[in-house]
Amino acid sequence: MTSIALALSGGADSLLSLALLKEQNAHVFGLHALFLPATAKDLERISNLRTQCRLLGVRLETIDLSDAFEKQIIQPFIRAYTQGKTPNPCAWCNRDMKFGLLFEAARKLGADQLATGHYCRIQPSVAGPGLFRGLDPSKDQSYFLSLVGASAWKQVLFPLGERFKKDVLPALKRRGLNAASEEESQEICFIPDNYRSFLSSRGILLPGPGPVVTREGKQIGTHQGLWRYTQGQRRGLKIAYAHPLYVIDKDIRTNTLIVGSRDQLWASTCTAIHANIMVPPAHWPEHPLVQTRYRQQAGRARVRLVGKTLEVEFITPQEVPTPGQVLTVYSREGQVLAGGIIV
Ligand SMILES: Nc1ncnc2c1ncn2[C@@H]1O[C@H](COP(=O)(O)OP(=O)(O)OP(=O)(O)O)[C@@H](O)[C@H]1O
Repeated sequence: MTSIALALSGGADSLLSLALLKEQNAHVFGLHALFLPATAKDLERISNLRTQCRLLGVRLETIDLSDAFEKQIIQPFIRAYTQGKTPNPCAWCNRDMKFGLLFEAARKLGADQLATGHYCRIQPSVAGPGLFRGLDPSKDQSYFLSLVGASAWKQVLFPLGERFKKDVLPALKRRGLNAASEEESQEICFIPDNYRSFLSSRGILLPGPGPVVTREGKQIGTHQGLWRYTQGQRRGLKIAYAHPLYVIDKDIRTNTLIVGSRDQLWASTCTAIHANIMVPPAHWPEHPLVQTRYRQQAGRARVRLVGKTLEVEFITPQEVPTPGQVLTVYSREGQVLAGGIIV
């Protein structure tokens, strides 16, 4: 009988996923990973997970991945961030931790398949089982999974792929189950408050105020530290000007923030490196859909794969992409064709 490891976070989505698999009579066990050194709160969460697993009649395994998480996720994040990029550590974590080391640990514990509470679907495709968007558009997480190697999808299950987030808590309640944390997970799990206090806790002091200049090179104000701003941002600039100002770019070397008008915010091309190909380009439509941030409507584009680089030309210009973020290429049916890192 196929054995399934369900990656349990302590949150509502993965707990409901476990219950759903159990109700289908799957041979399933829970697997919880510590990504950060354990605190009293973590021990409380694990104790709650034990109770929930007992109620469901499944075993719970725990593994400590905190050393690997520190080396492979947190330290590269700090390096990229101090180089002025806006990295996407959740996408790396999915690739290297959840569908990497966690999956490996699950196999060692006897699992043939890994299930998670992500809002994504696995569907048959020309390239074998493929990754598709989750049906709930407000929760679809396929963007964050686009760096995971395509071979994973043969052995992965997403029990919530066809469900809607709003139904999750009522569904748990009906079953008499309680997640330790019913809140949405915070944006980046290892940054509890803000980037600056996280980095200063690591002995890194980010540069302070510096000049704000227009695209044309005119200095029009002072910023409060580049780390506070991301491309496309409008709020918080606190500069009175003839027209609304948006963050266009950051120059880390000179500690300068470059701003401009809304029409200077659009880009017609974008390049992404370290391409992860899920479907060979020969099977891509002429104009696939490209997404360069999580909360963004994907736009039609021409995409060329040159070596391991994705060269994108948007049919209609898109908001300036942010270096370090993920670029995901989709088919019209919502299948992830490729992912890469924006440069
Ligand atoms: N510490 C962990 N140990 C094992 N699996 C985890 C852990 N954290 C997250 N996961 C898995 O990754 C999925 C997506 O995680 P994410 O942090 O995006 O949480 P989420 O969408 O709020 O889901 P949940 O409500 O289950 O926490 C989870 O549903 C779970 O399957």
